[in-house]
Amino acid sequence: MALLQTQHITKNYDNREVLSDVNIHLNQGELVSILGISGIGKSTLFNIIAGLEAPEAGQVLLKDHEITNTTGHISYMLQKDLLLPYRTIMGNVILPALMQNIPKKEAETKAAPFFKIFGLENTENLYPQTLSGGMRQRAALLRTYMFSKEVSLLDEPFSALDEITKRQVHSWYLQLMQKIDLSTLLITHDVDEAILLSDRIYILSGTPASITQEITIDPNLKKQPDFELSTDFLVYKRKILNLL
Ligand SMILES: Nc1ncnc2c1ncn2[C@@H]1O[C@H](COP(=O)(O)OP(=O)(O)OP(=O)(O)O)[C@@H](O)[C@H]1O
Repeated sequence: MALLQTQHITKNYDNREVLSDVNIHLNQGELVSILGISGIGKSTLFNIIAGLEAPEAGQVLLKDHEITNTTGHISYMLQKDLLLPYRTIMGNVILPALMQNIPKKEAETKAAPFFKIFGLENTENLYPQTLSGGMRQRAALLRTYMFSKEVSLLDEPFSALDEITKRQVHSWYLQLMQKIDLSTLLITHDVDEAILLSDRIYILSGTPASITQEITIDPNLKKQPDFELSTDFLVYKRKILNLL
């Protein structure tokens, strides 16, 4: 059973079909990327999965239960989801819990053990501006994770980071996923990032857009230390660039 799946999702804007019969799935512990050119409908698909927008047709299922048009099941982080500067890191991380009417003390107790796991120990009482970009990103990811631990939808989460920090956050995120059995759907424009991070990649293309290709990245190749510099990596990259 897939953890999350969309079945035959169709979406129109102003009588124009933007998404047509989109079927994707995410298994427990997987990281799956959605790659597509700008304006193809990636964010629209995420908004539908998160229950923020209604599809014309189709269903979203979480562990075989229909969650179409309902919010609160899946955590969703947008690129512009910045930490609030006037709240401490703990204050930011527990925000989703407070919005779900969980008492502050209880939310803090629930969040506390995850600070170490997310590499944020001793930052609880600090303010975001005193942290590095990579640490702020990890805090935003922890806040997203605290909202719902089942599935994280991440819309270009790493694009604002400089190249070196991005690489560090990538390898940290892959280790984190294994440690806490995280399942992630990722939107990215960055083909290299998709190949490095993903178990599978869906290509969203066409007018209206649908899933035109699914690419599985060989897990054994991914584990190799110089995968990013290898011929195997370039073969994936060439294939994907030809499909976009
Ligand atoms: N609320 C809306 N009303 C009308 N059209 C919309 C609305 N939201 C998105 N669109 C249109 O739907 C299409 C898909 O937009 P969407 O934002 O999902 O694409 P995207 O792949 O996420 O783009 P980007 O990579 O640039 O963020 C675009 O043509 C966009 O203009």
